[in-house]
Amino acid sequence: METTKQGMGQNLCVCVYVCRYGKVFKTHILGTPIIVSTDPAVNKVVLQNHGNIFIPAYPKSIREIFGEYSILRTNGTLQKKVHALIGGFLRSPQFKTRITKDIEHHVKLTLTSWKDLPLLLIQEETQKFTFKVLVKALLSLDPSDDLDFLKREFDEFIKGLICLPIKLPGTRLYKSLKAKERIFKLVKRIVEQRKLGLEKSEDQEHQNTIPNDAVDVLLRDISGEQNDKQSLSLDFIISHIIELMIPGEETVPMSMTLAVKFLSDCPVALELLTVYIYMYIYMYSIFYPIYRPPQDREENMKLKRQKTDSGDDYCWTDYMSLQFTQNVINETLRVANIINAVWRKALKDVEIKGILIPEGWCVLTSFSSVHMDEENYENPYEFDPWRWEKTGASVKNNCFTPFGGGQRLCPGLELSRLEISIFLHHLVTTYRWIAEKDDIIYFPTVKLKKKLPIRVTSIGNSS
Ligand code: HEM
Repeated sequence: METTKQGMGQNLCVCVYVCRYGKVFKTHILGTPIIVSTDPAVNKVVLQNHGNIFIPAYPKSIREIFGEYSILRTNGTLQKKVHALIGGFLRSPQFKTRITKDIEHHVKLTLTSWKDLPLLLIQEETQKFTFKVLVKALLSLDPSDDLDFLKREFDEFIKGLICLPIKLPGTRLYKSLKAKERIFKLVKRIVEQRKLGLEKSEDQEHQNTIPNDAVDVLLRDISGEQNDKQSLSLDFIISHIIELMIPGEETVPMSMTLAVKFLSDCPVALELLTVYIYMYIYMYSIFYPIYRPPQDREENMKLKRQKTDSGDDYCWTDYMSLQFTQNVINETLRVANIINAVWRKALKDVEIKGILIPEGWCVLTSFSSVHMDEENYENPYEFDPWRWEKTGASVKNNCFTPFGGGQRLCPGLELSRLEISIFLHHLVTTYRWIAEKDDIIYFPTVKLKKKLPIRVTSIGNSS
């Protein structure tokens, strides 16, 4: 019997170690009957039947914080509608073109600020700039006192997401809910101003232009669909914007941090992302066409050289075309399992592959067990970006679900991948680094014990 190395726990820090000898098994956590599924086929049915047979289930502290209006508690047609609105916006090429500039700006500023630092903590550094990108995408908030205030309050708010559900002054949950009230006021002010602006706008063409941010997308829905019964209220929009910050805030910087860690621990992969270009240029000039190493190996330096020589700006498709970098991102998401499992509750009895899931039972669809199963991946604990050269990654692959699946497939999927690609490209083409030894903690959320301290040295041709 082998167990996965990653704890997958919930409800008051109880860790469940998922045994590989049972693909689906029943257990109880603090009295809650739970079916743990490590079977990709069962997971797929559970994810795809969300809303009809299964609804998301969350511990009490998360439910308290989300309150009555919540994207995570929203089900049925309203969830579908909001998911489609936000997902469609975040996936649109127009949005990606615009946000690429913002991401580049923040990444370059951050990298420049590292130049004279003796030591820096990757986890903290990435968290700072990804939050700025996120609030820009959601409510067009640029660096300002409001942004600083929002960041401070948000940090307090998020601390209470997984905690003891005790709401007394001084407790973590209480402080978190108070912080949420202050965030609500700030976001309300911004949303109301924007609504006024939209109403005053005499430019009827406005409705046909591309929305600037998520607030714009949701406000247009109000003004465009007055008679729609599913029309969104202002309070819903404000809460929704706050809740959109939650899934994006930790996941993206943690993926970046872990990519840096895995690359530091796997120098060959790092070399292939970058320095082969020097060898390539040298060999190319002497032996071409006898020697020609694979194009993808030198991709980041090559792209940077192309851009420097032509003077052209990067566009989002440039970053997404970095194939080896995409493989590094896939492998990071597979090994790291930032969201290691999702929870669903059965609305009625349902049988999947001969297994009865009784009404009211929770199902824990374990992504990390699927990602770490040697039936699905050879040497699953090894960081091996090359494995993706053979298989490729697609949302249709049941054995690779870092962004979930079905009706609740992460709408931030493409934005996240783009942001990580931009960060990795500029990092590996600007600096070499040495990372201190650090350990990954998997519970209750994925983190680095020491926040991954690194020392950087400039490659010499940084932009
Ligand atoms: C590497 C980064 C990310 C990972 C690994 C990730 C993972 C996930 C997963 C697994 C789910 C499904 C949850 C479920 O089925 O209950 C999800 C949902 C969601 N994610 Fe992400 N996410 C990431 C980044 C983002 C970003 C940047 C945003 C926002 C801009 C975002 C917004 C959302 C939202 C709104 C949902 C809920 C969708 C719904 O229930 O309709 N995520 N994410």
